[in-house]
Amino acid sequence: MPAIETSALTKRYGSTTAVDQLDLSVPDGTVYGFLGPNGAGKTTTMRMLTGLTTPTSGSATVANVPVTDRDALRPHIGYLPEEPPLYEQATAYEQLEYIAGLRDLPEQQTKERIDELLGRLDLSPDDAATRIADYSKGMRQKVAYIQAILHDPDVAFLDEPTSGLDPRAARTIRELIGELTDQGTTVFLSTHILPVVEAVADTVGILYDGRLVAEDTPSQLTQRAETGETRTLEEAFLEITSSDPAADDAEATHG
Ligand SMILES: Nc1ncnc2c1ncn2[C@@H]1O[C@H](COP(=O)(O)OP(=O)(O)OP(=O)(O)O)[C@@H](O)[C@H]1O
Repeated sequence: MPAIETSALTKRYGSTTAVDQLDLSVPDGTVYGFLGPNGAGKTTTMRMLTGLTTPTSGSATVANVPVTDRDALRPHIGYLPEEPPLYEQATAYEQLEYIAGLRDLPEQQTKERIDELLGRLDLSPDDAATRIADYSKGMRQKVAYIQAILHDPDVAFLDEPTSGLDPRAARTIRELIGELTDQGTTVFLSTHILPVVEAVADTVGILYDGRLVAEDTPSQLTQRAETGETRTLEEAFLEITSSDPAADDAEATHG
């Protein structure tokens, strides 16, 4: 069974169709790079797949659990949203211990994992003992990332995981994503930073106006079908999202 499977997944807000009949099938242990212009429906898709918002129609399973069954879904998934919820008054360590407690993680093992991840992301013991209110944007992002993957989820949903991070930390996150998939975790990654996608994604899907308009491996997407020439993922993205694909279809049909 795929780690993520959706069938005609749709979300409407009034007259806006944020996600339109989305069909996805993401194999276990792979990285799916989920791209699209601002307002394309990426966050809405991730909110449906993490049980935070209910689909208007269609269906989806994550780790074989229907996304409408939020309680059953929770232990299987980790979510790093665009604006991660952190307790300003807690220290980073308290925040992570609190999240571990909510998830019933074994104490000693979790402590070791928190220490290891803080170290990997260059947060010193002094930093870990500092209140989050006094953290920089990048330091918050690091804690939010650790919080999302601390329980070794089957599927990790990462929205702009390298946002605000310095180059060293961004590289560590890319390495950590590789390690997650080595352990069998599936990563659903949404970002506008295309080199990150090129470096880590097995498959790239491009959402445009709520619809999936392209899906392929990064190397296929960057290959021009007609000439065999290579283009960057940025060029491919800009070409694919430069006009209304429905209009292109109509043009192709009507000559
Ligand atoms: N709670 C909501 N109420 C009404 N409309 C919404 C709501 N959430 C999202 N939308 C609309 O749905 C569409 C998709 O938004 P979404 O946030 O999913 O896009 P996105 O691809 O994540 O964009 P970005 O790259 O800017 O984060 C937009 O037209 C947005 O205005």
